[in-house]
Amino acid sequence: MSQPTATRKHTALPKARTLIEALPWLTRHHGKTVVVKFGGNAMVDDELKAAFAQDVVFLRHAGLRPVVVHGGGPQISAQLDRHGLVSEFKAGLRVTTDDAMDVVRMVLAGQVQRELVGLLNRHGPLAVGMTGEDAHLMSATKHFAEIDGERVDIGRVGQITEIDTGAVRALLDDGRIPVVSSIARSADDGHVYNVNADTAAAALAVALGAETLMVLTDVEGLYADWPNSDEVISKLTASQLEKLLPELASGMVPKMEGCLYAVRHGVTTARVLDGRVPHSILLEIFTDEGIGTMVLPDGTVIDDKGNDGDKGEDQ
Ligand SMILES: Nc1ncnc2c1ncn2[C@@H]1O[C@H](COP(=O)(O)OP(=O)(O)O)[C@@H](O)[C@H]1O
Ligand SMILES: CC(=O)N[C@@H](CCC(=O)OP(=O)(O)O)C(=O)O
Repeated sequence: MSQPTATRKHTALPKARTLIEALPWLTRHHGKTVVVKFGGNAMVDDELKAAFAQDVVFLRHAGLRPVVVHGGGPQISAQLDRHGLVSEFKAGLRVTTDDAMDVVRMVLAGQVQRELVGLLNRHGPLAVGMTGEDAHLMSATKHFAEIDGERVDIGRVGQITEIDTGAVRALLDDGRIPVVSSIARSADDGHVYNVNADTAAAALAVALGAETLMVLTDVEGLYADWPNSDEVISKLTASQLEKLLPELASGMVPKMEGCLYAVRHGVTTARVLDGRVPHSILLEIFTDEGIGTMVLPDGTVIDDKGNDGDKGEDQ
C-alpha cells in the first residue's frame, strides 16, 4: 500500500487556529463568574439580541458562570410615553413616580427579561429570570439624587443596601443562567424600587465575587472627550477613572461609577463594550484583540502600548 506523499491541505485549518487562540482565555476564565450587563440601548435589533444570547450560552458551555443583568431604559421610556407619562432623568436616573414604577416593573420583568430568557432558552433549558425581589436578591432603601450639593427627591429610585446571592449561586451551581431585572425589594416600606441596571450589575458582580463585569452599551467604550472626539480609552486604572468621573455625562455616569465600584471591591476587570458589534462578548473574552474600555484595579501597570497584566500576558 502506498503512503500519501503530501499532507492534505485542509480548508478548515484557520478555524482550528481561531479555536486555539481562545485556549489561554478558556483556561484563564474557566469556572469564573462573569456578570454581563446588557443595556437597553444595545438591544438594537433581533439579530444582535440573538447573537448576545449565543455568546452568553457559549460562555456557559465554555465553563464560565455567566449572570445577565439587563437594562431597558429606552423600552421603559417608550411605554411611559404610550401611557402619556413623561420621562425625566436627574443625575442620570429616572425620576420614578408610583405610576412610573408600575410601568418600569412591567417592562423590565414582563417584557425585556422575558424576551432575553426566551432567546437564551432556544439553546436549552438554561435561563431563569428573576428580579431583585426574588429570594431577597436585592434590597434597597430610597435614593436621593445629589444635584449641585442639593438632595433631590427622585421618587421610587432605590439604593441597594443588601444583596442575598443564595438563589443566583444555586442557579449557577445547577448550570443555569440567571437573568436579573434591576428592581429591588424595599427594605423600608414594603414596595419596590427602580435601580439603575449598571449599578445593579456592579453590585451583583461584587457580591458574587465575579472575575469580570462586562457592560454592553451603544458606544464603542468610554470616549476620552465625548462628544467632541471618538477616541476610545482602551484601558485605565481605578484612580484614573475616578479623576474622569466629574467630567462624564448622562448614562455614562452610573456605568463608570459601577465599573469603579466593581474593581475597587474585588472584581478583576470591568469592561465597557459596544453591544452593537455582533459577538462583542466573545471577541472580548476569547481573543487577543480586546475591544472597548477596560477598567483595572490600581496597581496594574499599563505601559505605553496599553499592555497590562491581562490581554497578551499569558501568550
Ligand atoms: N465619555 C463618554 N463616552 C461614551 N459615551 C458617553 C460619554 N458620556 C456620555 N455618554 C453617553 O452615554 C450613553 C450610554 O449610556 P446609556 O444611554 O445609559 O446606555 P445603556 O442603555 O447601554 O445603559 C452613550 O450613548 C452616550 O450618549
Ligand atoms: C433608576 C433608573 O434610572 N433606572 C433605569 C432602569 C433601567 C436601566 O438602567 O436601563 P439601561 O441600562 O438601558 O439604561 C430606568 O428606569 O431607565
